[in-house]
Amino acid sequence: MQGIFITLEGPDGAGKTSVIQQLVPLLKEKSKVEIVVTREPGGIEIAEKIRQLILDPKNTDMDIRTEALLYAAARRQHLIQKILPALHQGNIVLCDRFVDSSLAYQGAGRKIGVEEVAKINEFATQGVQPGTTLYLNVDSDTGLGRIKKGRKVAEQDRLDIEKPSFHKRVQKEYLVLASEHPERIITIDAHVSLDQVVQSCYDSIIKKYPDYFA
Ligand SMILES: Nc1ncnc2c1ncn2[C@@H]1O[C@H](COP(=O)(O)OP(=O)(O)OP(=O)(O)O)[C@@H](O)[C@H]1O
Ligand SMILES: Cc1cn([C@H]2C[C@H](O)[C@@H](COP(=O)(O)O)O2)c(=O)[nH]c1=O
Repeated sequence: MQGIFITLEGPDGAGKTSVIQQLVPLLKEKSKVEIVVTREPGGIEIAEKIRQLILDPKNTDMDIRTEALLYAAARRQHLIQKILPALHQGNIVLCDRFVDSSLAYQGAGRKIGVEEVAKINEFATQGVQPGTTLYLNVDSDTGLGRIKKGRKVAEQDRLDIEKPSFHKRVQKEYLVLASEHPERIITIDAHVSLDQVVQSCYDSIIKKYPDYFA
């Protein structure tokens, strides 16, 4: 059996981390194969180091194209070292963020342009794409409100503290991506309770990949 590559996407504070924590034990109960949980930027040592560099709020003078390239570099290493080997072993890979994040945050949020950012990511991934993306849709004010409530200012990263208009462009681009790729991106309403969001993600995965679950 071939592996399956599933990503979770959404604006900051959509609830991806919380969903993954509850969803993975539920999936593991039923899964016939191993489930590998990982995240971007990060997931392996080199990419976690790049993550620290990108997200450090002290790096205020990082150029926006440098930022885009660092995300793509972290992605390349993570793909080669962790995602592809796990898929080749037939596992389910559940990854918190992938290329769509770069399109939304660097392409639209930073205004580099989605096509420009897509090009460097094509170079980084050589066309590898998730089979399914669960997009947790939350309006950016709700997401930012959750982060402000749940995290101390010192815990907020360089992207969290961007202006509301930046986060609005990010959410808008995610909606465009979801409308352009309905075969891959499943939009989940993330304004509802965490339990409801987890249930929707669970149902979507089981429905799309019944052969992988008992
Ligand atoms: N459905 C929900 N309703 C209300 N609060 C939620 C919901 N989901 C998550 N939260 C809360 O919102 C905050 C952010 O959640 P979480 O860290 O899971 O989001 P995230 O998408 O991983 O954010 P980021 O991308 O910024 O890391 C946490 O305090 C979490 O408890
Ligand atoms: C992969 C990726 C991420 N980002 C942004 C999105 C978030 O603000 C941070 C990552 O933090 P999280 O707690 O894991 O959500 O980085 C981005 O701008 N571009 C990307 O490609």
